[in-house]
Amino acid sequence: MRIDIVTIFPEFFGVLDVSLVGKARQGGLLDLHVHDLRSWTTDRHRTVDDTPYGGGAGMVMKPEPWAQALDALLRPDGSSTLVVPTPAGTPFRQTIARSLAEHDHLVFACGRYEGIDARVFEWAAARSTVVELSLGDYVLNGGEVAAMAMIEAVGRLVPGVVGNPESLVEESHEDGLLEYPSYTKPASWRGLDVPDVLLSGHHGRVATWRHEQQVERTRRVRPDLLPDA
Ligand SMILES: Nc1ncccc1[N+](=O)[O-]
Repeated sequence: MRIDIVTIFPEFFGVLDVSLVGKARQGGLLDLHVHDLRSWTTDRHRTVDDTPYGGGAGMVMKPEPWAQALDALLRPDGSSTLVVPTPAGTPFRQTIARSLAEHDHLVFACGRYEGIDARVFEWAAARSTVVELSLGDYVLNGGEVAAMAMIEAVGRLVPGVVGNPESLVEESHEDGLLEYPSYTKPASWRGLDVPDVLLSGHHGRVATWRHEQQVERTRRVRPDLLPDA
């Protein structure tokens, strides 16, 4: 999978050179490129924003630098997916991460200020699949933090990125439920003991207990996730 990121803060993504995503990059599983939007400006001040039509506070990102950048990055055959992190987007969920992990080319448009001129997405929709996604109902200063989270959630699902694919299955939200509590040695720690069933060696009972824990925790913390919610 190729991922291109367009941002006015390219240094923000230096962290993607470490940990799993970093290894996947070195291993060629994730072909990740970060681009500075200002590379596609032509004026001396490398201007990327201007005042909003209709008035109001803040600045809006100009359309032309974005069109130049996307013209350079979107595949001519229309097979690219343009991911736009925005609080006005569809809530980003594990199901969306899984579907994005199937795509061959993702371009992340990280907006700043009050956002990007809306015509950019109309224009881009004629040459790519445009997906506006929200990380959550709060306001960040730009799309970079959200893009980072989405790239990690998607990147780790790309086959080969996570060593043991088994570990991708038993996780929160993978099966619609929150994950069960986990324990490791010592069996007794500061007066707190690991549940006996986990020491029983009886795999069937362990699986039943774990599922019960998932349902109980989901009902307590995220009743909205339960089917009969
Ligand atoms: N919440 C957000 N705030 C600013 C930019 C993007 C955002 N998001 O959720 O993707």
